[in-house]
Amino acid sequence: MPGDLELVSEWRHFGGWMRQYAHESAAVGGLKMTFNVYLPPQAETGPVPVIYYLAGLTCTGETGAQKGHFAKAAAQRGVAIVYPDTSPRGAGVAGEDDDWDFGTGAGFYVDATQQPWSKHYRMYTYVREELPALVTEHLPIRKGKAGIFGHSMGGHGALTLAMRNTDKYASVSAFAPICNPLEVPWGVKALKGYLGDDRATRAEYDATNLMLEKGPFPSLGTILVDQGKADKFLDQQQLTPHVLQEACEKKGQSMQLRIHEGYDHSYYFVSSFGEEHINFHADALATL
Ligand SMILES: N[C@@H](CCC(=O)N[C@@H](CSC=O)C(=O)NCC(=O)O)C(=O)O
Repeated sequence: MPGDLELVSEWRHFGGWMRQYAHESAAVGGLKMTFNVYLPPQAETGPVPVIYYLAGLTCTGETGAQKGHFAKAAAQRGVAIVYPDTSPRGAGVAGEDDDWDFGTGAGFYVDATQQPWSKHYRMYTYVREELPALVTEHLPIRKGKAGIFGHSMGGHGALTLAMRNTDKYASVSAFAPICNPLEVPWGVKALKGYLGDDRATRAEYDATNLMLEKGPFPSLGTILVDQGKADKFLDQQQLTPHVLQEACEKKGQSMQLRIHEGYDHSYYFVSSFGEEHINFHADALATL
């Protein structure tokens, strides 16, 4: 049975509501979690389809809600957007606030297996199970398959959650995702820290590996990825979208990789293509 939601704040937005809720989370070991949700005007007359947006390193549930500019399209299409946090907060793990790319704000959407992270750093289960159960129980959000998208670390989360749970997600897209965390500096640090040295365990959270080992995933349709060409993290080999594209080609998975001249990694990039991502998911959810 899902727990209760505490309304923290609400703002009228494009005829609907942006709300922020807090709740006690069993998934992350009893800590308080906060998320944002956009409910379009159509939610006043009945349950609407939902898209989950996973944010990147250093972000919270507020980041995509405030800077993604997704709500206008969501209101037009009658879809809700749920914005989870990017990690547990206040877990009390020694060193969790030392680095911006590991620990607080950097949960990587995995269920940690390593001490001292494994009690609280369980964002995979939080996003996959607990949060959907809560929002469909308490809010006018349709049960059944959802869409999922994200940015950078959140793009990695969206891709891996969708590929591992095709019964739960109908569509997936990403902005500048970390496509091959097994092999890139951010991913090596985080996955080894949370999951240890066993490569097979870490590989379960690697989109490129999942595509090669378990793909294709025809029920997901086309995987949409937008990437800015002037993104400094692309140059630093943190994102490697072409590696995922090659894996998709090898396995016969439809993927649309769009490289955008001049765009960087920021929310100026994300928000420039946000409407297209909302329409992409709304189209998929409308067929269910
Ligand atoms: N502090 C870092 C930069 C952190 C950063 O750019 N975070 C991105 C996500 S990166 C991958 O997950 C982000 O979305 N930031 C929030 C924002 O509002 O832009 C550094 O020193 O480079």
